[in-house]
Order: sequence, then structure tokens, then C-alpha cells
Amino acid sequence: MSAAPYPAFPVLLVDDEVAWLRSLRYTLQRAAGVTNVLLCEDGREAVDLVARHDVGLVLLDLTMPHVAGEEILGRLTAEHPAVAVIVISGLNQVETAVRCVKSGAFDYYVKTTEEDRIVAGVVRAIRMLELQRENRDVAAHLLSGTLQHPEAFASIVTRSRAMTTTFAYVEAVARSSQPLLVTGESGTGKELVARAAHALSGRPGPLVTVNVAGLDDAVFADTLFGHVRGAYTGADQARRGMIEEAAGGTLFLDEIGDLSIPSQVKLLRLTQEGEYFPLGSDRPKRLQARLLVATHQDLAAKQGDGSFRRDLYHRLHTHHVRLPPLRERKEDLPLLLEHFLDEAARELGKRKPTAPRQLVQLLATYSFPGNVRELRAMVHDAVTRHPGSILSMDTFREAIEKGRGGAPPAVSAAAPGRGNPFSALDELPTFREAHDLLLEEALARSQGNQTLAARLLGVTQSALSKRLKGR
Ligand SMILES: Nc1ncnc2c1ncn2[C@@H]1O[C@H](COP(=O)(O)OP(=O)(O)OP(=O)(O)O)[C@@H](O)[C@H]1O
Repeated sequence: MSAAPYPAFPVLLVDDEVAWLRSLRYTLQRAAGVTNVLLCEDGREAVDLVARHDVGLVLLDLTMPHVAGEEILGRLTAEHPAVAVIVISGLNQVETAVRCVKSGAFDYYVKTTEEDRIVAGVVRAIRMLELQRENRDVAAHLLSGTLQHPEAFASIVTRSRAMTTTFAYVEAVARSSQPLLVTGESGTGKELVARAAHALSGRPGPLVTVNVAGLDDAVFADTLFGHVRGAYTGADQARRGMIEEAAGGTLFLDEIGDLSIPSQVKLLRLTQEGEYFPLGSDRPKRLQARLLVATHQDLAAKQGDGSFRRDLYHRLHTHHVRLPPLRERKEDLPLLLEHFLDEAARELGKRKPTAPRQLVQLLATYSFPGNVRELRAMVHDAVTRHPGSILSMDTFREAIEKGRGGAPPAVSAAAPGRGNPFSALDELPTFREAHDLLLEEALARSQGNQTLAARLLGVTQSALSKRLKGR
């Protein structure tokens, strides 16, 4: 599978020495995977080529016949200020280097400098240009408020503004070569977003998913990097790693928060250098896939307690989307309910049952720790068990009570995991005030439905009604 040209914009090499041009092109391709390259032997054509091909980066020689490199540098910075110019000159003169940088050159190297440093400078410039372009795209996308390819998100049922803003961001960075980190509680749809990001990436290769939870370091390395025959006892055959399987496409590493520290070091090296060694081999291979990573864990917190490396976190965090939990987008409940009723009825070969009017209100009182996956399971279970044309609320009530594990709903929904909700208050409310606040909250959550409010408060409807009258 041929990989997409990298980077997305052309890199123009300008030098009158054809042999040097060819050798630099080869070095950049071999050491940094840079394939989107234009060569220019005649400095007089350089500015025109930049304009015609939307060039992002120019590597410029200074001493050329017909036109001096410094003159070209001056024109480029004046006429194409968004283009980065790296000067690679035969002149080892500090004054010239200072003058070039003052005139706007991104960097200055002498031709005799070790190749590695030149390559690292080019990689740094490409990364900066990509981020600048992506920032512009993100801003334009978010401001326009519309998606160019809504079909990529067709499998994600939502009308939440937070979700559609997330889609706009994913669309804006979909063609980036930088990693995309997707976080959110379990069951919020991270894998669906990863699929959409791959579909929008324009990459011809496949989406290869690896769940890294529970992989020890040796298995992680073997799975990702592959091995050569005889790499270890039992390695009778060479094995292509998942990175190679994903060449030209996307490598999706799920549950990245569970990665051991030694595996984090390996992943960091891969993202920094874009190279890896199959086990038992001393010939490096290039990463030719875009990395997507996902986790339900709080990586910032894990970074704080030392269980996730800070440098890897920052590398993966270049582009980040967080999917809100279902309880923060209750406006999605009616749509999702209908969607899963359709789906369940189709799968079970039944007629789609009608949901009682109060069902959405009941669902809105629940915090859905398992998010959309939990709602889906609830609906499928209810459709499996329901005999009539109107869906029974009982299976939902049972599932919700089971999900709450007997905890009082108001506490578990308002302050998950935080115990007594009053403990954070400096001044306690009086019994009367707490009583009234509780009633108001229950009625708000049940949208004024007293039957539901009574259930939330664990009293009968007539007891609730007496209390309301007594206020
Ligand atoms: N908005 C949505 N519309 C339709 N189906 C959804 C939506 N969100 C999630 N789902 C469905 O819910 C289930 C869980 O989604 P998914 O696997 O993408 O979640 P996840 O965040 O990756 O979970 P985990 O962290 O456990 O891997 C899948 O069956 C998925 O199709």
C-alpha cells in the first residue's frame, strides 16, 4: 500500500548542485519519510515555484549563479511570509547566518553539518508548519459551525452541541500526521470517533486497531513492531507488526492509559523518531501510519501520580478531543432511544415497540456510568423481553436500580464518588431548606413528574404530594 505524500505540503529544495539536491532528497526520504519534495536547480525559478505549488518549506542554498540565495530569502519572507525557509549553505560564517535569521530564515545549517542535525531541523520546521496550518483549519471549521463531511459521523447519533463541535475539530485535524488523542468515559463512542477520523484522513491504507490493555511489554513490542525469524525461542516465522499492517492508513491504540512504563518509552520513541526496529532486527523501519490513541482514563491525573510519562502525554496531546459522558448530553436520550429501538427490533426480527411517554424522563434521572453502551444494552434487553406493542418501563427501572447499586440517586448523580454532598459546604442548610431543595431537585430531574420524583426520593407518591402541599 503506497503511503500518502508527506508532508501534505511540498518541500522545495533549491540548489544549483544537482548531486547535492538528489542526495538531500534521498536523505530526507530515508531518515524522515519526507516524500513530498520538489527540486529546483535554478534559483530564478524558486519564488515562482513556491507560489504555484503552495510550498510550505524551502531548503535554500546561498551561493548560486544568476541570483543570490539571500535575495530569494528576502523575496520569500516578503511575498510568502507563511513559508518557512531553512538555509543550507556552503558558507560557515556566523555573520551570514545571523543576517539570514534576522531576515526571517527559520534556521541555518552548513552543508558539512552532520546529516542528523539537518534532518532534525527539517522535521521541526514541518511540525511547526503543520500545527500552524491545523490551527488555522480548526479556527475556520469551528467558526463556520458546519461540517464538510457529515457522512463520516453518520453512525454517531447525537444532537449535542458539544459533540458536533468535537466533530468539527476531528474533521479539521483529520489529515494531520500528528497523533489524535480521544478521551471520554467508557461507552461514550471513542471507537466510533476513531473510525470517523480515519475515514476523513484521506489515507488509502487500513484502520488497524490494537487494544493495548493487559499487553505486557514484550507482547506490546512484538504486536506493534513484529519480529524477524529466530528473534527469540519460538519465533519460527517472521511476523509483520501492526505498524506495518497499518502502513498508509491509521494505527488505533485503544486503552492507552493502561500501557506499562517500558511500553510508554517505546511508544514515545516511535512518535518522536518515526522509526522502530522489529525484534531481532537492526534495520529500522519507518512509521507510515497516523496514530490515533484512546483512553477512558484521566491521563493528566495519571501523569501527576507518575503512572503516565509526561513527555508521552505531551506528544499524544497535540490534538485532543474529549467526548462528554451521556449524563452531560441528555438531549441525546430521545434520539438514541429511538435509534436503539429500531436497531433492536431489526436484529430481533420484531416490530418496533412504542416507548411510553415517561421513559425519556425516567432515563434522564439516571447517571449512566456505562454511557451509550449501557443505554444500548438496556434498550436491547427491554425489546427482547417485551411482549406487547408498548414498551414496559419495568425492565428500565430494574436496570437503573441495578446500575445505581442501591445508592440514593440524588447523591450518585449529583456528586459521583464524592460521598456526602453536604461535606463540601461551609454552612449547612437547615432541615427545612434541605427538604425544599431536595423536592425542587427531584421535580426538576423528573421534569415535574411526581411519580418519578417520588421514586427518586424513595417515598410514595401520596407522601410526596403531602410534602409538596405542606411547603
Ligand atoms: N452516539 C452514538 N450513537 C450510536 N451508537 C453509539 C453512540 N455512542 C456509542 N454508541 C455505541 O455504543 C457502544 C460503545 O461505543 P464505543 O465502543 O465507541 O465506546 P468507547 O468509548 O470506545 O468505549 P470503551 O472505552 O469501553 O472502549 C457501541 O456499540 C457503539 O456503537
